Amino acid sequence: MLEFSITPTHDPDLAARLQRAIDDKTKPRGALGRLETTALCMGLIQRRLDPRQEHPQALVFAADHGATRRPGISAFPREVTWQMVENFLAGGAAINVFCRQHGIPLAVVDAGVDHVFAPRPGLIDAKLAFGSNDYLQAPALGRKLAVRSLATGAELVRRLPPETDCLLLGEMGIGNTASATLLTHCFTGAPLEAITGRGTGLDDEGLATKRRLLETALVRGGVPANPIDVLAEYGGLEIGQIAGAMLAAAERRLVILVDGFIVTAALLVAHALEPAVLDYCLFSHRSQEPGHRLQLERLGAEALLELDLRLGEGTGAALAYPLIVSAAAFLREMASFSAAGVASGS
Ligand SMILES: Cc1cc2ncn([C@H]3O[C@H](COP(=O)(O)O)[C@@H](O)[C@H]3O)c2cc1C
Ligand SMILES: O=C(O)c1cccnc1
Repeated sequence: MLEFSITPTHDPDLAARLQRAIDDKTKPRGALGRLETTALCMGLIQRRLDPRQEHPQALVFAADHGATRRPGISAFPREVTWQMVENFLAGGAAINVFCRQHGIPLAVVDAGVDHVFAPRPGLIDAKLAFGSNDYLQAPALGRKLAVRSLATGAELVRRLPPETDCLLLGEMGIGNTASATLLTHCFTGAPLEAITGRGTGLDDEGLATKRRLLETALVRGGVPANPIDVLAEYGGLEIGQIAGAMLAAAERRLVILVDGFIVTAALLVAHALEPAVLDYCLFSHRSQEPGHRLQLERLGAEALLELDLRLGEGTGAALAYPLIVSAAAFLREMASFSAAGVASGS
């Protein structure tokens, strides 16, 4: 069931042709900076010299976390997860604003919120449970649910319209920076000290408590060797579904626009299962969560933006979206030196 056929985008001949096309545009070599590497990456993903970026889809996966039943994991109560889902559906959250601004269709996925929602347009019911278990007491998902979360996220992406060319991924789940911290520890070996952050805004004492709780969780669950077991111990249903969505997106050769700390934690799961998924990822921004820098370093990734965001929802991805549209557009539309009759430099 969990089989993904992801082809690495590695193609030295196409890469050389793309680089020549980029260098032949009427500008000094390299002058469009990171837009140039972004365009090259998009050309390799789409296997063409004139990449297009026209049909994005944003998916915000929401779920609750068992550990938020106890105090100390987040500055906000778990009810905020379902209340924010209602806010998304009413169009009032930051992600709604930025998606509207850039014409990005948005759907909200109930991956496992502890609430019963009335069915509505824009809400995808992929609920696998009413939240995860408390990883301080038991595996958060268990192996069966972990596998199901991956498969469910993948299935959602397989059903997207055929013209879809870019997937923007976001999340909502009170307590999910804690879960993402445990996953990041397991996949990178980084000490909790370096990667535990304030999430929605814990103060110094709150941060120390969160770190202590996560240390206790690690004493119980250890560091499993297998990526699915890591997800099973410490993951969330939204994180598992995002990881599955990424794997299916790479299989479909979509551009994956990665958001902040939690979405990158999901990528660590996907990457441990299928390293080639990374070829399909563009990194929108670097979040203020301290662990995000380390995640990006470990993946060898450079983010397009640094805006001190610490929100999630996919907001960084939506903000970076126009940049990747520009990257594809300059490669497609700019004149070459010879066509424009402009003298090229030495
Ligand atoms: C009103 C509100 C809106 C949000 N939108 C995203 N998050 C973000 O904060 C949560 C993670 O932080 P922590 O692990 O500290 O709970 C996630 O739901 C994330 O998407 C929000 C948080 C709040 C409070
Ligand atoms: O980096 C993120 O995505 C993030 C940080 C804090 C809270 N929610 C999300």
